[in-house]
Amino acid sequence: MSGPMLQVEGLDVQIRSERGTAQILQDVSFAIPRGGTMGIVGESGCGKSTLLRSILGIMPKGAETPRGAILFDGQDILTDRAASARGRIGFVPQDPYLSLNPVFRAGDQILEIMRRHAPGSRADHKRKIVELFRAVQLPDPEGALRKYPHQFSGGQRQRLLIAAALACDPALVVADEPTTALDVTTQREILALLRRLVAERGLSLLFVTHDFGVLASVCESVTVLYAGRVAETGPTRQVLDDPRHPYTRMLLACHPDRSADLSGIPGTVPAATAQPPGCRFHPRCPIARPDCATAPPPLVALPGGRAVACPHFETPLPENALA
Ligand SMILES: Nc1ncnc2c1ncn2[C@@H]1O[C@H](COP(=O)(O)OP(=O)(O)OP(=O)(O)O)[C@@H](O)[C@H]1O
Repeated sequence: MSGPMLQVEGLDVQIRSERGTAQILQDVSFAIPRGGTMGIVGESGCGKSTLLRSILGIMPKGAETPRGAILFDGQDILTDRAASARGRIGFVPQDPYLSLNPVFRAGDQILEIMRRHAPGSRADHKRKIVELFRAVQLPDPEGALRKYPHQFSGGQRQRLLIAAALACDPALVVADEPTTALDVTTQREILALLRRLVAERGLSLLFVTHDFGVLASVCESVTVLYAGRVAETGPTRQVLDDPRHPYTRMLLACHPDRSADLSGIPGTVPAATAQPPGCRFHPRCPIARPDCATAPPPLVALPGGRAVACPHFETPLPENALA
């Protein structure tokens, strides 16, 4: 089969809550080629986790049926989470401390996933787990099967979770800020491991991060989300070197790696129950014009595989754009 490994098309997600209907994602589209790596960036509350949950088919209570399409290997898993998709999307969660059940042995937790989604006997599965533990460089792979989560360090637990994500031979791995809870050295090791496994196994990767350094080291392309809409998308290097959307430009300008002072984008991400009309960034945008408040700007393709949802992207930002 050819075509992208994952194609998200016009995805809308709404959740009903006591405070009204939250419009979490609106018209989100992007594609990850086979073997491609895509990062999702955006401030807290922009909808990154909801996007991952939609792909994994684990919507929260109150969620309306999402609109649009999520094509995994050509199949719309939004309308038909076919058996063929189960287990073929591996998930690496954010927090290795919270993501393992403390009362079950490491091996048993992964065996349970394999029992539900992978062919083969229990003995086959055990052999495969030991191989995976070796691949993620856990010390004493055989012994690790019988250990409980508290007997591993944070970095080792993240290796365990990567092994779990690979247990059913996924074609796509979805990772939600998998190194945020780790110290800098361990973070580097885990990122190097992920990069190697993705390359060796020809996996596609969707990687949520708020860290542009991590993004640059892992992802070939990036989609920038703002308040549930795509602000900009394109090859990572080009977006980082020459951001177009005012949101991306400001986000990069105030990133700790690039700026010594503690300035930030004035204002906050709007609540999902109170999205502004037009461009959702316009209330915080220093180059907004009256037309920005009327209709949401479409994502317009630019040369080099890039696209931006701002008709004024060529307007320079004022010197004092950051607060
Ligand atoms: N179950 C829910 N009910 C109502 N609103 C929700 C629900 N889950 C998320 N939201 C809202 O949707 C928006 C996006 O949340 P989401 O967790 O997807 O963002 P995020 O970019 O992953 O944030 P973070 O980086 O902090 O994890 C936020 O405004 C959040 O308050």
